[in-house]
Amino acid sequence: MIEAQGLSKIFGTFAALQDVSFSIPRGQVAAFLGPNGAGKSTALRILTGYLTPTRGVARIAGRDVSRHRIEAAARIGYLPETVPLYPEMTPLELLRFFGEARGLAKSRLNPRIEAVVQQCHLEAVLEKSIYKLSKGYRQRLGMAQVLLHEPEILIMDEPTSGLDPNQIRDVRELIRQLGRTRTVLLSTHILQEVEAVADHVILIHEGRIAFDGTPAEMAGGGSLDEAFYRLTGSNGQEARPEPEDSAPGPQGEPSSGGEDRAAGREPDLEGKERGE
Ligand SMILES: Nc1ncnc2c1ncn2[C@@H]1O[C@H](COP(=O)(O)OP(=O)(O)OP(=O)(O)O)[C@@H](O)[C@H]1O
Repeated sequence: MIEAQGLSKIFGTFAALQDVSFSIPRGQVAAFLGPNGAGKSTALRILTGYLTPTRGVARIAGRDVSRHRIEAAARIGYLPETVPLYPEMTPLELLRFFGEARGLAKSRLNPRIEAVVQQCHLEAVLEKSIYKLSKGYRQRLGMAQVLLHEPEILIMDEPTSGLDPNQIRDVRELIRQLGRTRTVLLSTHILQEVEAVADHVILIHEGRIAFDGTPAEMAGGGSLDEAFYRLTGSNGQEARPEPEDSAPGPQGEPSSGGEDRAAGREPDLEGKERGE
């Protein structure tokens, strides 16, 4: 249902993704796992047609996303890391607005709004201005918005980022429910999230696939935590907290690829620290 074949994305001279291939069959909940800066969002943005790959092909239901973007968009509900909402609107107005923008017929729009409001438990805040909503409610509203047109594929970038433990629980439960009838791909760097929701895990590290299989296969009889460290932590300080007595970098802080880019320089491609 979702397929990446030899995907690479080069920003300037920096390779954010290198020869990434995987395939997610219909009806699976797959987690795209990796440390900060691994390339997860870049891959999701390519799969949803928001970025063009430098090389390779992203396919949704067998069709090349770059060439059939509108068709792919009709099948996908994409929730980016920062949920795009209009703060002055109420959730009801927003859902109506996006439903109309999606071209939902009037006769279908109201029942669909009712259904997603129920599914995402938004009843209590329907008439409140969005800027007054908690992060958890905003996240659920974002989900409701992407579910309006009943997409068969849901792609979510760190859907529980910044939520409190109760909100995380609610959103994970919602993801599990959605996964019963849809194909879901979500990105995360949280191992408990993988354990809680995923049938399939694709681990990405420094722009390459480091593991592709079930969470149990990845854990290999041990813990996911150990496996994650083994597969990504050998040279990445972001994959595990620094030991307390570790020496600081030359400027007293770890160097950062993000700073290089902010200063208009490209980070060392062979460098160890490409995170933000
Ligand atoms: N438009 C861009 N121009 C230059 N570099 C970019 C651009 N977008 C992403 N990158 C870099 O590509 C690398 C991968 O970024 P990406 O956002 O895909 O990582 P991620 O795995 O989603 O990270 P996180 O978990 O922190 O969100 C990072 O080093 C990032 O700084």
